[in-house]
Amino acid sequence: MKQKETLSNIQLNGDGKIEMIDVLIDEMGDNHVMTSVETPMRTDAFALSDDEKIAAIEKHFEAIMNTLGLDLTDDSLKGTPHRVAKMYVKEIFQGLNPANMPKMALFENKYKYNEMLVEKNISFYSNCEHHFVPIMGRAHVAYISNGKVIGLSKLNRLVEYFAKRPQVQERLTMQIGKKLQEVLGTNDVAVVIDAKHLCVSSRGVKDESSSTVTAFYNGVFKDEARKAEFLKYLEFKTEF
Ligand SMILES: Nc1nc2c(ncn2[C@@H]2O[C@H](COP(=O)(O)OP(=O)(O)OP(=O)(O)O)[C@@H](O)[C@H]2O)c(=O)[nH]1
Ligand SMILES: [Zn+2]
Repeated sequence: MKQKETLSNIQLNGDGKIEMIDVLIDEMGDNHVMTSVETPMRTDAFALSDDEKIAAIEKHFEAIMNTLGLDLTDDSLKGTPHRVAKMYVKEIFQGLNPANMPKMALFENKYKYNEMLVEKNISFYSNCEHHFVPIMGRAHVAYISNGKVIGLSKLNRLVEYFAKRPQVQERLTMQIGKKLQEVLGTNDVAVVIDAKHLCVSSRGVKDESSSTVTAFYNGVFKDEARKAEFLKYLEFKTEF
């Protein structure tokens, strides 16, 4: 993208909040939201309803299939453009829409539990934004309460929400970490993700055995002892 103009400090209503962002306007006059951990989205990303998006994507996917020479009158293929469109908008990319952000149940830390809480082995599926093929992995999330505790399932739901976008693993990791900091009102958050990218294993270099590890450590988790404690918990092998 060739940048033509940058507008700073534009306010957007993201997750129900007003955010300060930068918007780049390219040579074609298209707007691109640019913040470091934000998914790059056009400012008119939600001008179309979900149903309108499904109808448009269906047409585009039909064109792809036609171009590949597939016979769209075939009984098994004819519903595919609609299936793919519905899957994109309502399932695998539904996390693009802030309206689908899960509700965060927060409670008072009345037990004064001041050690770390680790939610580990959160399995997720995402899709690589470079090839649009799956990423599958496990996220491990930890925080230390600053007065609030969060419903456990909300940690899983938050991972799922950000995973349901075209992603790179670095950004996915940071989006989860930063949102948790915001929700919990603390910097003391850690996220580790170990994931397999099908763009690396099923095509391209075709490496079946490698996986990718990314980490977000902030607040007390920058301390080596805390980090080591967190990583030690990830090694526990408990059969349930
Ligand atoms: N940093 C990062 N890279 C990723 C991620 N997912 C996929 N990639 C890489 O994105 C790169 C895209 O490289 P390109 O050379 O443009 O694409 P390509 O020709 O399909 O490359 P190959 O995958 O090597 O065949 C590849 O190296 C992918 O492995 C991710 O989450 N993070
Ligand atoms: Zn890829």
